[in-house]
Amino acid sequence: MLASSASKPFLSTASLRLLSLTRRRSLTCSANRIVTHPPDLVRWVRREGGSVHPNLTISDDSHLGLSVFSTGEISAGSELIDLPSHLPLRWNPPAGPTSDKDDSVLAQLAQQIPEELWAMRLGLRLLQERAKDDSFWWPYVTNLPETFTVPIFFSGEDIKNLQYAPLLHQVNLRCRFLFNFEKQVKTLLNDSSQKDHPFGGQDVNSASLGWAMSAVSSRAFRLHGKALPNGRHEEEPMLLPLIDMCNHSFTPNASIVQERDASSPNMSVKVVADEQIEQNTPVTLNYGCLSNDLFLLDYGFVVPSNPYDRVELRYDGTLLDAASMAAGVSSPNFSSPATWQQDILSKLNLLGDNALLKVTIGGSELIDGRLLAALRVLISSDKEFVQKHSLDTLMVLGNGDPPLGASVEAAALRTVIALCVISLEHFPTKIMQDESVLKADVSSATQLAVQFRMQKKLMLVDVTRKLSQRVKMLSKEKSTA
Ligand SMILES: C[S@@+](CC[C@H](N)C(=O)[O-])C[C@H]1O[C@@H](n2cnc3c(N)ncnc32)[C@H](O)[C@@H]1O
Repeated sequence: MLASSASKPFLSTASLRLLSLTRRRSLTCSANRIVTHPPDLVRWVRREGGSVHPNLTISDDSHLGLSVFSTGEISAGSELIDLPSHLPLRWNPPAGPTSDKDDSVLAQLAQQIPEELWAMRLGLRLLQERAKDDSFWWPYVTNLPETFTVPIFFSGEDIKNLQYAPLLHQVNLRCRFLFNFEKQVKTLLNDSSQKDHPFGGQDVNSASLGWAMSAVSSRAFRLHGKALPNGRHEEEPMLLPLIDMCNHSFTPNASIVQERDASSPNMSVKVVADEQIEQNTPVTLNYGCLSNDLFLLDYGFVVPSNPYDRVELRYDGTLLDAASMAAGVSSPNFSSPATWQQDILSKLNLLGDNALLKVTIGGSELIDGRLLAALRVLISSDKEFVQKHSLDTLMVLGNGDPPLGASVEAAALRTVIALCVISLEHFPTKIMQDESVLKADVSSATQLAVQFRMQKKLMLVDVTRKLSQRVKMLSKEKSTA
């Protein structure tokens, strides 16, 4: 029985008081968009000096929302959309017709936003444009979705339905930030005169702030910003009208090309076809090699069989002892490593005051390099032999001979397989139960939450299968040696 708190692979959810913005949706209305009229958006881009390929249109792509589609064949290398520098919506617009007179209140608000919630900063600019009747970006703003499927808007029950503590934790952090930020915004706005009010006197609350943050996290692209003295560029998030109607694919048919950095008045942002695009095909971009945690948190969707999905675990000697015992590894000593093993654990940053204990299973590498190295080192008792290997070698699960020999490798992999089994058991429901929920008539938020947890479990099953194959190969090699 592996149910003691020390053997729980994820952070406990029991102490989390679940927060959600679900009751605060004052901004939502029954229509999906504020006003949907994509042709206006295309006309606006052309009128402002941009270009849109004549064989492109925007239409509904069922569950993906709106999408850019080809109405005829488009050859590889063609420019599909070209935005001049004044069309992207940015925190710091270049001086010109779209720059604002005085944004000091907005700047003060932005200072309260932690770096990792950069989407909220640009979200403030978006809210500002949304509040103006005469916004330059009105054709863009009116075509934005009115609601988002990110989990901060899930009900408490659907947040629980995610069944995965690291994501619950992130959702909670975001909700808590939004509730606190609402208070800070209100205090600052109460103290500013009507003429300095950045939102034209309109009320701003956690739901409208959440709308703006989600609009940005699900649509902004991080492009080259200002050039830095070291020759690199700052990353600058920008909302790219029309370009942000392209949906995501890991095998996209187009990509974004930025000509000149964002400080140049001649910057332009283009979408270029990477291959020939047939008629009636969606134009897709790769949003990034992201886990489903980030896809759901920032974009409100889950990618089935996502090759970049991972499960987060806490590196914990007691958990590893339990896993290796379950895997039949003899005399595991993960919780009481020898001094030379402790030295290596410190170098892997898995031991010590500032140790980083978060490790992952999944992704293309299957096992987090630091976890794999720790397992190999702790299972081996041959100090001299281990010390002949560099950490880099110990961290890689290659296809060649395992660095510390077949039996250490098999024991390490069997321990990871047991970790996968423990993690699977830690989910309150089984894959089959999730499948039957998905077949029932449930809300789209429940669907998303259940898809998310089911994909995590399927990923663990897949890693287990791949590692079991490796263990089989290792025992075949041992028996023929
Ligand atoms: C940049 S916008 C793309 C345009 C969007 N479909 C619309 O209606 O405005 C990103 C959003 O599109 C949807 N989306 C994009 N790619 C998707 C995919 N591969 N699967 C599911 N939803 C996707 C998600 O709602 C995501 O937040």
